Amino acid sequence: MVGAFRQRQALSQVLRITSSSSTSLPRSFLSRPHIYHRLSSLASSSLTARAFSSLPAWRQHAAQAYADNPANAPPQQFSKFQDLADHGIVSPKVIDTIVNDMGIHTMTDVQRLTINECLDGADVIAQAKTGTGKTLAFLMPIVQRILRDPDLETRTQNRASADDIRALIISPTRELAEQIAVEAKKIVRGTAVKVQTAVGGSQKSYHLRLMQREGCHILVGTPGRVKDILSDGYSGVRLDNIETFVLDEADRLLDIGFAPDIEEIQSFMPRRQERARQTLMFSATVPKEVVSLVRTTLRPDFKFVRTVAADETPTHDRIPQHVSFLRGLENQLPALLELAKRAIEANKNDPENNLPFKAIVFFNSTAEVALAQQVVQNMRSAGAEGPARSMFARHPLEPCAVLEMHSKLSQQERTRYSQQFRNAESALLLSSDVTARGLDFPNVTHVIQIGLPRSAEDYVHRLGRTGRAGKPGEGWLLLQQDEQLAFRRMLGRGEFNIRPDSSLRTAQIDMGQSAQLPASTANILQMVESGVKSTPMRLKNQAYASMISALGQGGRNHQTVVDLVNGLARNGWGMQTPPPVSPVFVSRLGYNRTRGLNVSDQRPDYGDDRGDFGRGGGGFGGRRTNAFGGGGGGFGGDRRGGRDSFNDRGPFSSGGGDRGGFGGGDRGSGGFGGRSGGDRGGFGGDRRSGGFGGGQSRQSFSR
Ligand SMILES: Nc1ncnc2c1ncn2[C@@H]1O[C@H](COP(=O)(O)OP(=O)(O)OP(=O)(O)O)[C@@H](O)[C@H]1O
Repeated sequence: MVGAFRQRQALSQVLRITSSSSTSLPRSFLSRPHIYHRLSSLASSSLTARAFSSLPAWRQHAAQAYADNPANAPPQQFSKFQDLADHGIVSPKVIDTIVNDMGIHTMTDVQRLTINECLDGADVIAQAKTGTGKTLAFLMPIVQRILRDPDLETRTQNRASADDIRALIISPTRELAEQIAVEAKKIVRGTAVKVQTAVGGSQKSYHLRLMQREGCHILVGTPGRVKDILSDGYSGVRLDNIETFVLDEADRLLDIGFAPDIEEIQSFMPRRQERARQTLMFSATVPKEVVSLVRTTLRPDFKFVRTVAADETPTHDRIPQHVSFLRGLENQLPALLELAKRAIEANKNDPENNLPFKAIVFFNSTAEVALAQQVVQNMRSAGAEGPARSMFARHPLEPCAVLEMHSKLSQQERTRYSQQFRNAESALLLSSDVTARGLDFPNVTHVIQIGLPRSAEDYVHRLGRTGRAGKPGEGWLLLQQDEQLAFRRMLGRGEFNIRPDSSLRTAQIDMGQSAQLPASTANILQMVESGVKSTPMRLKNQAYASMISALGQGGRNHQTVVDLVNGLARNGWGMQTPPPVSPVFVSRLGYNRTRGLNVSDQRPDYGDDRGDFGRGGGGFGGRRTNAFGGGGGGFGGDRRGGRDSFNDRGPFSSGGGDRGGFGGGDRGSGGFGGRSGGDRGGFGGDRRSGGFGGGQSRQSFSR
């Protein structure tokens, strides 16, 4: 064992010496023949002879073939995976799986440039755009390194144990760790290499038992759970034999949130002086600060492989990116729905040229995701009456499934929704940043980011969920008007190509004013309203508080934040008074002197926990006469209070004549700001009364 270890070390030294004499630029497979040359020409020295004999037989043959006849030299540049097997660089078993089972033939740039370095045993940090195959770029050399142990190349070997881990791969999220493990298991098919996972949220004891029973050569996990297992002296999981340590999404793992766990995990590895270890770091973004951190983790002669030039855009040129500035927070869901409907229609009308709509929508807080999911899920088609308006009515986005993903879900839910989204042809995944990095959902056509992301790096990773592996896609940013400057600072620099887009009609509608709208736009507003109405008050209150914290972090002053969220509560949720916030919350965030908050230390009674529309609340917009909508109407709200807030009020119906404008129709004088409806009815009138939102309508939210 010790002998084999020394042999490997010797080989690695030989390769290292040669490698360190290369230029600082990453060497491509152009330089691959040098390895053969090294292997063959050094065959006379005892050191090299030992190293050479530690190679698997197929690799020895390749080297020998080149030594015997230089005409057998590998081609100048390898771009096909098959070449790696044909020239004895990677096990034919592994290549067979990649080429024949996975259908992957040609290497991407990052694969071409890093596989060489990684196989050499170098420490590598690699930056390449999203969806360019970085996972395979680190998995293949890891597996190849493990297969140097001839016992593991065939299935016959049966001595796997939990203390024989050769490679540890860390990823920041559970889903990504699971995804990497699935890919690793594919690659090791037909060998004796065992892959296991250790992720938070799952049953620790179950995974431990699996590791103890089946053994483990490649462990893929999240920082907290891996640290936990290693700290458990009884787990039997040990890193004494570790050869490769991988940080996927390295910049995220090295940031303040994860760095202490990563450091602790490293403390369970043998010291480098005792056992050579290769460290690999991969990400689509490697900010400057990270490069200096990396220097403390990698060996001094590490290779920095970049397939993105410093002045090049870190996103894909072929993916169009749009930014749309919205009038208020209450315009977010209508704008999102407009985008979704437009794409669904495009696919229906021209399926040849438009893929089924499959989108991930990113919000900046979990509470916003939970609220949006309920609203979108509860939406019903505009204009549907009677049974069609029941909960069993067709969803207006059909056949698009609506799913959510965030850290407050149980692990089973996360796994289920993630799987459903993966398998769906058309779906809308409303998500927090848990899906922002690494996840490889197939055929995502749109990434929609609501609110400015926390950093340019986050923007790049979120956008990277579409347009993967050469596929088409598009990106949208839905921002508030007051985010223009922050947007320009973060993403308006030359390397990003995000175009202002004013094609969304719902983006600029003033929800607090009556207006005449085209039928399609009114339909969208009506759909959103139907969803808002049947969404629990609790979710709105949570989202309200959560947005105060999130919006305040973007450098806005407190009054602007409160004005924005109150606009949403008033014009989007039809509330007469803003949701209550506790004095502790207010003082913790420093909002004591901000006007417009409804500070209350009473826990709200949510009653049936239905929408505020059913509690005598108003509706969606309408001109208000006082600060919080007291005398105004609303958007199809129920003025009878508390009961079924859906019945026969006809909010947002289109087709209003000049009496009622939109929403008027046969409903007397209601309507959305028709020519004369402006001062008589409002948006979505009731047959028996003036409707909501009319300028001087005397119907108010409350009874
Ligand atoms: N050489 C290749 N040719 C075609 N497809 C490939 C190739 N290598 C990998 N893929 C496929 O490309 C997709 C994206 O790969 P992967 O998830 O590894 O990207 P990534 O670069 O790690 O992205 P991210 O930066 O988002 O983590 C996967 O479906 C993978 O199977």
